[in-house]
Amino acid sequence: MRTAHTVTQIRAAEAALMATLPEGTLMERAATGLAVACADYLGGTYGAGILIIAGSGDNGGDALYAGARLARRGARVDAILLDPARAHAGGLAALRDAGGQVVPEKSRADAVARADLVLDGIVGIGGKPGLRPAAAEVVALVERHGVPVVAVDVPSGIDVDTGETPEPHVRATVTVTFGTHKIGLLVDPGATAAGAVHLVDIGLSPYLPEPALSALQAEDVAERLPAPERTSQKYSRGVLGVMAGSTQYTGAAVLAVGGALAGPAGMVRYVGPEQPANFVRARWPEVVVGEGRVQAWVVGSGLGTEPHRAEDVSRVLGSGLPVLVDADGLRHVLGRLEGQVLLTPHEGELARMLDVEREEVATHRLRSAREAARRWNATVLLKGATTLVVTPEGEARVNTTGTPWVGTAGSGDVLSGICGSLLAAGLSPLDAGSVGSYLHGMAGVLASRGGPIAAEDIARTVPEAYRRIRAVAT
Ligand SMILES: NC(=O)C1=CN([C@@H]2O[C@H](COP(=O)(O)OP(=O)(O)OC[C@H]3O[C@@H](n4cnc5c(N)ncnc54)[C@H](O)[C@@H]3O)[C@@H](O)[C@H]2O)[C@@H](O)CC1
Ligand SMILES: [K+]
Repeated sequence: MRTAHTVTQIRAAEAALMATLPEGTLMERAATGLAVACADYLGGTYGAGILIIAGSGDNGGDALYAGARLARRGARVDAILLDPARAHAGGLAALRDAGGQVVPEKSRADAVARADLVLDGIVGIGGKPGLRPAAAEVVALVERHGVPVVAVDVPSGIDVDTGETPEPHVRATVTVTFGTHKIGLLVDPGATAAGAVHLVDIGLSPYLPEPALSALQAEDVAERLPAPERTSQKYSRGVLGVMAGSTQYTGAAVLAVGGALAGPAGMVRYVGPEQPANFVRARWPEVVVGEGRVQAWVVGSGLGTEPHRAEDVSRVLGSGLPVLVDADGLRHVLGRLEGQVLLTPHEGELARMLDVEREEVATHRLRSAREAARRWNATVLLKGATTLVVTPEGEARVNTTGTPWVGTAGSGDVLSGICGSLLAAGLSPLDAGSVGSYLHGMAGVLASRGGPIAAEDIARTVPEAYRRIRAVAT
């Protein structure tokens, strides 16, 4: 499991760990890991031009100490000190001893122009979101010259505890983070600003409490993936009811059922109007059309807005069975819900539910998902490049698999089917949502291999993703 903690949790753990160690040990560990990661990125240090942007806190200290190591290994290291009088004294002395240079204010533009790599040591977990003008100016120069950036601990300027990114902020190629992941490195838009995240172990783990956010890894997914036993049959593996599609939107029915068939449940029933039912029958002969016993429901994709569909949604929600509500179905989710319910909105749908602008949800993803989970007393899966799954009790997971090619029409319909199948097979809404989005993202990557895909390709590739993940566990 990849886990992330809040700044308060990290500060407390660091204090406890530091009390057991000689002064400076943690910063030394951090700087060593950082220097190694930079050398890896550059493919060698000899002759490389490295520019440090150092703020006045320990984040700048990490960058300066790492710079000293890189200078000793043959790199040309320059440092821009944003507040020279308050720069980290130990780090600065080490850099100077190793032959590093402080860049005079008038030469900043030249220093940026000749850098192969920038180390962002402006602020770490002690920073406020956004950048002060002097920092923002240097960051703008770096962007103008297109120099790759390694962020120290976090990309400076992001909100570390939420992943929100009030401008300006650093956009990194790699973020080298210490001790544990920060929430803002896993949740968008912060996750996008962080680039590839590399975690350096500084010995913090034994002191860390329960994480504030986690991301399932292949082995965690493998543990949760249902698989039939020798004595299983279709009913014991779970039967999923899919209520999706309408005369207007027939494709949603076909795709949601396609996703459902790719999951672990033993059988799928389709309930809906004649026209989409005929398409479903023709495309998926294994599906039983019509009401009958099920263990879970998926309701919503392509239902349309006709008033009688509201009754369908409330009937399913009143069944006492686990229910996934998607897309148009979300319009009919009114009061507080009971039982095992998974709501799967995208940003626009969640904005409508919360009666706010879409932009508000896009910039405050975690907060919006938490708010909805509390308000409707249901687990909320907020779709996006980093999909979030949040329970009403506040447990939060983020999915990190996928490719931008997955953002294609009908992709959400397939996701609803996959997650519904996992619900029918007995997973909780939290597991069904997080395992389902992992599978969906991984299937998208496998199907795409860097090229465009259609939603059906995702459904078709889920069994391959399933096999590969199960192979991890054996
Ligand atoms: N505490 C520890 O045990 C360890 C801390 N480490 C490093 O220390 C960092 C935390 O250091 P600090 O607590 O000194 O804080 P930071 O270095 O993160 O930032 C605080 C400094 O930045 C300035 N600042 C705040 N917001 C700003 C903004 N928006 N724009 C420009 N400047 C701003 C403040 O005036 C203050 O001087 C971590 O992120 C990590 O890099 C590591 O060395 C590992 C060990
Ligand atoms: K930083």
